[in-house]
Amino acid sequence: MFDIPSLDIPSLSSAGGRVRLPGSKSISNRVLLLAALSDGPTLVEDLLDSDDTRVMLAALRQLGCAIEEAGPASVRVQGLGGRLPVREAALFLGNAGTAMRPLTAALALMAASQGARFELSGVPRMHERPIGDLVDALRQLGCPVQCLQTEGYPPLRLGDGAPHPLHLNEPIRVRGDVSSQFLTALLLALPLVAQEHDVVIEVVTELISKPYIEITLNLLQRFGVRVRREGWQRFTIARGSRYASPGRIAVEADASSASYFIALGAIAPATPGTDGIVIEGVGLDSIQGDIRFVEAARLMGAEVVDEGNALRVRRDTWPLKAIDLDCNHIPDAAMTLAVMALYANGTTTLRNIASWRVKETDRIAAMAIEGRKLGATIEEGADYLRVTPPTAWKKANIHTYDDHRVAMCFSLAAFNPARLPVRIEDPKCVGKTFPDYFETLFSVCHTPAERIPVVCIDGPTASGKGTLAAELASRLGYHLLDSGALYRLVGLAAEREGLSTTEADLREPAHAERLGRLAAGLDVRFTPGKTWLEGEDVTEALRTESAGMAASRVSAVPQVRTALVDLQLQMRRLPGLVADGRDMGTVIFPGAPLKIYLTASAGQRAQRRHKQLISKGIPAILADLLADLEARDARDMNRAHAPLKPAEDAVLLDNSELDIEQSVQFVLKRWHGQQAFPVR
Ligand SMILES: Nc1ncnc2c1ncn2[C@@H]1O[C@H](COP(=O)(O)OP(=O)(O)O)[C@@H](O)[C@H]1O
Ligand SMILES: Nc1ccn([C@@H]2O[C@H](COP(=O)(O)OP(=O)(O)O)[C@@H](O)[C@H]2O)c(=O)n1
Repeated sequence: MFDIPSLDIPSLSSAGGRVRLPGSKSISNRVLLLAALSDGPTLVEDLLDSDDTRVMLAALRQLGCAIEEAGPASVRVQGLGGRLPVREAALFLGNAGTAMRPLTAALALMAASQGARFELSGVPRMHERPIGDLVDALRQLGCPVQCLQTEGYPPLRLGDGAPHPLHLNEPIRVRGDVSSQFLTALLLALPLVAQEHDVVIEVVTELISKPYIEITLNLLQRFGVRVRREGWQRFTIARGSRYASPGRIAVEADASSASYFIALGAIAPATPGTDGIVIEGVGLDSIQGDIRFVEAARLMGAEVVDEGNALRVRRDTWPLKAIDLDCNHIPDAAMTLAVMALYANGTTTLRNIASWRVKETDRIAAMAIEGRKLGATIEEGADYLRVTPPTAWKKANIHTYDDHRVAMCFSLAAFNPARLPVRIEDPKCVGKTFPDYFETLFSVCHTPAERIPVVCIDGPTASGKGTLAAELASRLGYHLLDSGALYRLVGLAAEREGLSTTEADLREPAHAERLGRLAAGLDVRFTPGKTWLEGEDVTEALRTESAGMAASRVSAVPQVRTALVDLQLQMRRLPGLVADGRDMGTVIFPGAPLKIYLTASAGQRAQRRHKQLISKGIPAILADLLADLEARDARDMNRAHAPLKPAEDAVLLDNSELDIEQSVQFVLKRWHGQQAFPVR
């Protein structure tokens, strides 16, 4: 996940390959609650790991439900059988509507029937999301429900610690036109109390988002409860209903998340050698309503083929066709159409989307404001959005309103024909449903190397390059190339093979060739914070001074340097790279948009290295370090091949008097100044 203030996505040119998507949010949270309410244990597989599911898991545990990890995306839930072991709790539910609504209904009913008291709260935005209709329905039933701040909104107090009789004889009336989650909440909760009578729910207004109700009914059936449905107006839960665990249940991949990759396949030309985008884990027979996004994408010109629990998407009609569509049946995925509309041949109108206004943010307003920043003409109505593509695209900072879908939608603007990068603010908001969204996107997107930014940090030993480069990479969300590690690896591999690395031997042409071959065939792997040589963790061995000295000697051998060029070039991957070394700016990435030449006085550098080694428990003598360091400087600067020197366009930074944070800020300021994104 990109836990950084903003992520710059370079202009993208093509896409192709396979993606596996996280489990559906709607299914995940419903299944967790049903498993917790059931008799017996349930193994839940392919569960989505996201903010919303974490909130639900935490709440269920707090309510006394035992839940244990059972694999990478699996949990085993010990069902409570509808009985409450914890009678009083304050639950914080973040911004998770899929936890707030069903827990409100289930806990209100259980609190009233078993005599308990709960408080449910969330982030400030959650306290602005209406829940009044559900509260009214629960009060009709005889549940004590108190709105603690504003009538009709969370935070809520459910129950008062005493049992209350429930009025289950009369049909329960609920509105269907604000959020279908109210009806879902009642459908999930009422089987707990439908013991002596059939319980009837009547929907008094037109029901929106019907497909989500179908998911609910489908899952209720998996947990042993049948609901009789008359049209979309009347739902009857049979007397004596009881939740029973299905034993094991697998969550489908999220169809709303799939919409971004369907749109990607429709917008991006297929990368040569690929046949479009394949989305695994969801097919056209999905129980999720958002699968009908496929129909809309086809209308706009996408080619989508069902490959049995997978979808293959290719770009077909181009530019895409503008459409005029009632989107009531795909409320979440329809946002993705607004971004596809930026690539259409005319004006697209998305209708019947009033529910967007009460989601994580006012999504109609958000899509209009952010789309306009890109140069599109957008008309916003109470329940519609009309999008005309930009005639001249603009470089934009996309504000994301703590809304995962806004972030994911606008990432697709990186295919703009003007080849402008797109800045996504607060990219970690995708954590709500798809924590690895950007990583997944980058894994199937391609762009010419020169469009992927590289920040080069070159300079002499112990100037702080490694420290600065690692910090920059983490703050920009970029990959990190520690090129010195490659020379250290060659030195270490040579030592292990019994190959001499003395300067005299290295001057022998045949010996130099052997070392070049060794470098070309290095069996090396990098994992976060670790380096592996032939399957062995050599992270510590590489950082010793003797490895550094050997690296310094082998790095003067032209055959070794040539052998390592491709490996270094391959590290230039989306969304960007910070490269640390001696010749990053001069030889390996001469076209890099920012090159820093980092120096500090020899005395300062020797002291830093001394401190660094001592702190790691490695004995070191300052005078020896100074002598070694000067010898390495001399060798690096005077070798014939790729000597250490500042690139002509490098920015010189002497950090003798700066601390680490000051050096980082210096480079970030320079970098952001160069990007010229509009200031918000
Ligand atoms: N600006 C700085 N001020 C003080 N110490 C620094 C600074 N930059 C780095 N250091 C420290 O100096 C030591 C050497 O830094 P390192 O990044 O390993 O250098 P290099 O990669 O250039 O050899 C580390 O212990 C690091 O914490
Ligand atoms: N791009 C690079 C990186 C390192 N090197 C060499 O490899 C040695 C080890 O690199 P390093 O960056 O790990 O070393 P330190 O600067 O951390 O001491 C350096 O002394 C350089 O001689 C190089 O020649 N070219």
